[in-house]
Amino acid sequence: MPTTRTAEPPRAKIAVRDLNFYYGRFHALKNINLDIPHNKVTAFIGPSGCGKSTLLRTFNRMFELYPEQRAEGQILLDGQDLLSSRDDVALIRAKVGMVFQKPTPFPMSIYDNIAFGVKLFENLSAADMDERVEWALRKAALWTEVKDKLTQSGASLSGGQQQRLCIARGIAVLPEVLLLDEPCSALDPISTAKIEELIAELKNEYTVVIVTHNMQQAARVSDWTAYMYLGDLVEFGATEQMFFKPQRRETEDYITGRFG
Ligand SMILES: Nc1ncnc2c1ncn2[C@@H]1O[C@H](COP(=O)(O)OP(=O)(O)OP(=O)(O)O)[C@@H](O)[C@H]1O
Repeated sequence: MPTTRTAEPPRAKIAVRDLNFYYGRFHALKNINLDIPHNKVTAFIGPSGCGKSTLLRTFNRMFELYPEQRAEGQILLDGQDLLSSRDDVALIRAKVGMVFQKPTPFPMSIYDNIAFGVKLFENLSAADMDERVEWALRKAALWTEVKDKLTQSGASLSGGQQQRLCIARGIAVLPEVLLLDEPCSALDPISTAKIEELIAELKNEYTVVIVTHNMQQAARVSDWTAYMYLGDLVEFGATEQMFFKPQRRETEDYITGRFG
């Protein structure tokens, strides 16, 4: 299905070209072409099973962990194809970080949850590491809540705090892109509001891509929106345009709740 585009985004951080994705013989993404704008928030929306998470996971080659999963086409990060790259996948994941739906703190202290990933890529002095940990926790709006208990287990935090810890862990390695797969679905409204504020702040420095089922959330946090259906990218455009003046009937039906 040809994608309807209401505007061309400014500069692409990630350019997806003729991307097809297969789970075994199941064709989950069909010829996707999409430019993810640099230092903006892009939301993927669409009914359950349309391929949002699948598309998000191709951006850091998460699928490689599963031998029956296969991607064809190109995913260009600043012009370099991630799919054919020979770079160690760990290096790609340092550039393209991911936060999952369910908070997944490592079974270690709050401090080490942040320091662990940083140590894989940088050799910081103890003082510099302290500074990096504080910086990441401040960015994730968690510092004041945890600064006196950094040695406690990450698992001792509330769900919303754990999710902010995972975001802090994600940004601590200084990625260029942050992928968020329904990051608020397990959170209460107050924690959700904090994460949304955080996303708004992060986009000044990072390219953020978020999968969400929550239309209000997509409208609030994103600059660009992609509507997907059954593995196709149906419509892509500036969020305001997508929500107030979608070009395709299918998009309008989904956004106004007549479908899905
Ligand atoms: N590991 C897998 N093996 C086989 N098929 C899969 C696998 N994961 C996903 N799929 C299929 O691929 C399609 C896209 O799934 P995906 O999880 O990307 O959808 P989604 O839009 O993120 O859905 P949701 O909103 O429910 O999370 C669905 O038909 C799903 O059943």
